[in-house]
Amino acid sequence: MQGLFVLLPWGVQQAVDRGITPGDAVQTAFWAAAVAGLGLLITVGQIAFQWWNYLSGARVIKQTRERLAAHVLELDRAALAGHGPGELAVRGGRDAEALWNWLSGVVETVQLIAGLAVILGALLLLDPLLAVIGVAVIPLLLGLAAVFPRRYEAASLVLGAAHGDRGAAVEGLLSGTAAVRGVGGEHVLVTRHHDHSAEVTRQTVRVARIGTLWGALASFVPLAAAAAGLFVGGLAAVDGRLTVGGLLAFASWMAMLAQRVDTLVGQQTMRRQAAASAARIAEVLALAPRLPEPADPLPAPPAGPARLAGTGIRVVHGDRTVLDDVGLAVRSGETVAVTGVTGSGKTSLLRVLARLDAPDAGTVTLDGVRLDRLRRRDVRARIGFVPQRPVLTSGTLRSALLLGAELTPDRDGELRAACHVAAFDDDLAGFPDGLDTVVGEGGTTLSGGQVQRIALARALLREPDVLLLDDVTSALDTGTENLVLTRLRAARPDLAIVFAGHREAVHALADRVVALPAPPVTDATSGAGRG
Ligand SMILES: Nc1ncnc2c1ncn2[C@@H]1O[C@H](COP(=O)(O)OP(=O)(O)OP(=O)(O)O)[C@@H](O)[C@H]1O
Repeated sequence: MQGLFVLLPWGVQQAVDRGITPGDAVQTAFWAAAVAGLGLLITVGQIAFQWWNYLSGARVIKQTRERLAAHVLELDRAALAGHGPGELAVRGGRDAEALWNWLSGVVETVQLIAGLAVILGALLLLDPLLAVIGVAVIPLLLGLAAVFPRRYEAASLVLGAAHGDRGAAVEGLLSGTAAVRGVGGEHVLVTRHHDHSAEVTRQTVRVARIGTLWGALASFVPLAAAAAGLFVGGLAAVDGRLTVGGLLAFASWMAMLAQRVDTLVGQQTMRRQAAASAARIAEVLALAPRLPEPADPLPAPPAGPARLAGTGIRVVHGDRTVLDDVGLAVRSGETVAVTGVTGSGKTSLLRVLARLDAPDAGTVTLDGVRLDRLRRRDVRARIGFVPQRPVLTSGTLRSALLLGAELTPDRDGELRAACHVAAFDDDLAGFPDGLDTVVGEGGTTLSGGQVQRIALARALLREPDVLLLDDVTSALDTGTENLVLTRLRAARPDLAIVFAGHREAVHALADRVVALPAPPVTDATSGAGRG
C-alpha cells in the first residue's frame, strides 16, 4: 500500500505531462480518473490496515494488563513491599498505554521505511542530482537521532517515576483523607499530592522540551532539502532536462519524505518511551512471591474436621525477632485465644498460620501436612483469615460478601445466614436496599464494627475448616461481641478457631489461651535518653 502511495506523485507527473494535451479531453479525463482510482485504492487499504492495527494492538494491551494483574495477585506482601497501589496502577495503565502507542505503529514503521526506499528510487530515476539531495537528508537525521533519544529516554524515565509517585500520593489522598481528617492532617496529604503533581508537570515540560526540539530539527532538515531540490529541479526544468510534471512529482516526493521522516522520528520517540515502560512492566513481572507455589505439591487433606499446628515458629522483622519458638495447636471444635500486649506478634503469628507469610523458622501443618507443601488455593479453601483491619471492595453488600465466591443470586439465603452468625442481620434489615446497598470504596460508608462483621460473614461463606480471627471484635460493644462468639460456635461447632485479641469475652470462651511474651523494651520504646 505504501508502494501505491508513493507512486501517487508519479501518477500526477504522468497526468500533467501526458494528460494535459490540447484538444484531447478524453486523455485528461483518463489520467485524472487514474489518479482518483489510485487515491481510492489507497484509502480503502488505509482503512483496512488501521482497523487491523487497532484490533491487534488492543488485543496485545489487554493481554499485557491481564498478565500484570494476574501476576500482582500472585505476589505476597513481602514481594510487593516498596510498590504502592498507585504506582502499580500507573504501570498497568500509563505504561501499558505507552506500549500500545508504539505497538500500533510498528507495522507502519516498516511500511514507512519501505516507502522511503521507494521514494529514493523514484528520485534516482527522475534525476540523480535530486536523488543525492534526498539521500543527503538521511545522515543528518541519523545524527539527530543519535543525540536526542538518549536524552529523551533519561527524561522519560524520570517522568515515569514522577507519575508513579503521584499515583501513590493520589491513592494516599483518597484512602487516607477520612483517616487523617480527625487529626486535621488533610493538608499534609494535599500538600504531598500537590508537590508530586508539580514534579510531574516539571518533568513533563522537560520531556516536551527535548521532544519538541528533536521533532522540530527533524522536520526542518528535509524541508531545507526540499527547498534546495526545488532550486536545482527548477534550473533543470528551465534547461528542459526535467518536465513540469517531474518537478511536481519531486516536490511531492520531498514533502512525503519529510512527512515520513517526521513520523519515523515520532515513532522513535514512542519506541523509547515504550522501552522505558516495558522495562517498568518487566520489573513487576520479574517480582517473585516470597511464598511461591510448592514445586512438588502434596494432595490437599480432605475437607472436614481439621487440626492446625504451628511448632517452633520464629518471625523476624528487620533486626527484631518478634516471635521465637512459639507453638500453637487447634483442632476441630476448639477455640484458642492468642493474647499479648500490642506489638507482641499476634498478627504475625496468625499470618504465618494462614500461610500469608512464611516463618523464619518452624513449621505449620494442616492435618499433619506442611502448609508449604500445599497449593495456595488448597490452603485458602481450608483456612480462613479475617484481618484486624478488613478492606471491602466498592460495590453492593452482596458483592462484598461474595468476594471470591460464586456470584449467583440464589445464594442470598446463605448470605443472610452468614450475616446472622456475624450479628450483622439487624444492620442488614436496617438498610433500605438490603444486600443491594452500595458500600463506598473500602467500605467507608460503614462503621468499623460493621466492616468487621461483614468480613467475618465473608470468611464464613467460604466454609473454612479453620478460622483465624485477628481481633475482629475490637470495634464491637461487649453485647454484640458475645452475640457473635455464641452464634459462631453454635453455627459451626466443628470449626477450629484461633482468635487473637485482648478481649475478656474471647478469653472466657476459649479452650486454651496462648500468651505471647511482651516485646523486649528498647531505648526507643522505654523513652530512655529522652528529655
Ligand atoms: N511486615 C512487617 N515489617 C516490619 N515489621 C513488622 C511487620 N509486621 C509487623 N511488624 C512489627 O512486628 C511487631 C509485631 O507486630 P504484630 O502486628 O504482629 O503485633 P500484634 O501483637 O498483632 O500488635 P497489635 O496488638 O497492636 O495488633 C511490631 O513491632 C510491628 O511493628
